[in-house]
Amino acid sequence: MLILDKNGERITDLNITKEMKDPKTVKFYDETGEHAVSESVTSADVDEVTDHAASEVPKEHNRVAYDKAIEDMVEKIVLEESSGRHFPELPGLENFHLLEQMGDGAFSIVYKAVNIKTGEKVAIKVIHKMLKSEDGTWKPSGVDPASILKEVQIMRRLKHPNIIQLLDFIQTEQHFFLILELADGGELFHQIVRLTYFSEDLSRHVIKQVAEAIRYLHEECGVVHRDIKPENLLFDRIDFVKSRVRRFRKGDDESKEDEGEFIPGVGAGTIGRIRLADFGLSKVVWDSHTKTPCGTMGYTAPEIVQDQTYSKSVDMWALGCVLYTILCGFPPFYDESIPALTKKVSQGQYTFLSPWWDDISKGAQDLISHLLTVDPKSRYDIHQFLAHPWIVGTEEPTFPASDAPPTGKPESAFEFDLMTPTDVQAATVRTPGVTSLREVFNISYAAHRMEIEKNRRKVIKQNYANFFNDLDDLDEGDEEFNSSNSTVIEESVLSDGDGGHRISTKATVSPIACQRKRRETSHRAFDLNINNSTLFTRRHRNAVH
Ligand SMILES: Nc1ncnc2c1ncn2[C@@H]1O[C@H](COP(=O)(O)OP(=O)(O)OP(=O)(O)O)[C@@H](O)[C@H]1O
Repeated sequence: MLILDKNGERITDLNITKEMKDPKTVKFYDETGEHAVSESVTSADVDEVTDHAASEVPKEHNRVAYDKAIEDMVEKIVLEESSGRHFPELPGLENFHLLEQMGDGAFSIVYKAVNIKTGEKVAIKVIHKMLKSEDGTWKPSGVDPASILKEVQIMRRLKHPNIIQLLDFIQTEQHFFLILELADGGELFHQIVRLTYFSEDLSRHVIKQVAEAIRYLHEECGVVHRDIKPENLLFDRIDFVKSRVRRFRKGDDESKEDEGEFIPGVGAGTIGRIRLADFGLSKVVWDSHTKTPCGTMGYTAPEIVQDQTYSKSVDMWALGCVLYTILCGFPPFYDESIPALTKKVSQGQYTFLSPWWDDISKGAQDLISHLLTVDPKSRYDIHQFLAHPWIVGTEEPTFPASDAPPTGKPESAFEFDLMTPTDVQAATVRTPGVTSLREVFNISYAAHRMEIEKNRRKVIKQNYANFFNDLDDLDEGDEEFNSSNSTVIEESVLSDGDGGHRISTKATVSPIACQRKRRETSHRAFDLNINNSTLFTRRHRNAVH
């Protein structure tokens, strides 16, 4: 049997990849190059091939057969996946067939698509340069081309298994197209909502991969991501394996979805490989070739060098927020009022709330406390994080950060009825509804970055009063923190008219943040509605002892 790649070259044992074993990616032919003979390839097949002279089969012939096979495959994918829906045919995307809309941002739509030349499935982020107004004329969409080109420039230098890779970039008169590797599972965010929380094994599996991506960015590329949150964590789907023994935590409800059996190195709950996406807010903090801080050639002030540490520490703080959230199902900082939420974030006011944290190990809680520590200088860096016993999986004792809240009490029995009204209220207030979980991350992120920036500027201002103005010029990536552009947070308290406790809050955010704001929220007030506190209500209804 002959196994050929798309160029008609023989595949040898050395270059067989997992993708090649997938019959959807590569087809295998008999010696004539005309008939597909095998659905998958094994080393035995390759051994058989080794003696075969590739020259026996004319290359051109193979190419034609290959193209025909790709055509058939694309046709099949399109039939199966686009289910009769038709998406616009966009000039510039002639090589792709759009299959499904996967997500959208303020100025962009992300589609799942198939490359009609190779049969490869990809994600395409379509960014509109122009938008059609009501009178039918085309107007600039408001997207800042420089910020798109910056995102592309950063993504081009990245190649890591836990980071979505940019495969191509196409620019036309009307659009920018980012052709990206596809993460077929979608956002981790939806899995938190579906499963309520993740087991410690699954949480470790997820967070370790996010941390590997951050280590690569911080240590090898000099890049800080600055927008790490569950909706920017995508994953490759794996098969679900039902749990042999269901384990419930205190506070669980019987309808809690089964996460399934955890398979070490593979995952659980359909969550396999994690991929970090969306580099729209990322920034290069040092040049990976010259190893010098960016934009600061000639300046050696320690404060400037420290700036890198501060920027990196923002990613570490976000890592802590994600770990907290996936372990218990609600975010560490939450309040219905944005100013109150901002205050909690800046003062690092969070708790390991009982009963939800009672069954979560002390190691996990200690690790989180080293990430959600207020002082960025004492916050764990990525190496400390990856070496922590909870991550490595050793039995070594762990200790909390100096400003850590008390850990959850493992010995406390879960008796919801015995909770005082204050306990219940505290729990309710910490469990945002599904839609607002996204907003809570966005707002607390903005609040944290502002706090870090404020402190950083304070230090610099003290030491270098004159130098400060020059610094503003150098800080081209930090537009959202310049005072004229800084985040304005205003709040209006509304009654929902039916006695419900509802607070609508309008958050006016900086141009960059605005640009990143999702379409669904850009035209309406920011709603945090405790009546939708799904996690709380679900757990309250049916506690399992
Ligand atoms: N490579 C991909 N594979 C699968 N889905 C993707 C991929 N890239 C993006 N998506 C989906 O599209 C959504 C929006 O993508 P992305 O965050 O890159 O766009 P954005 O315009 O920057 O959005 P935002 O305004 O939220 O920052 C993601 O949250 C995800 O659901």
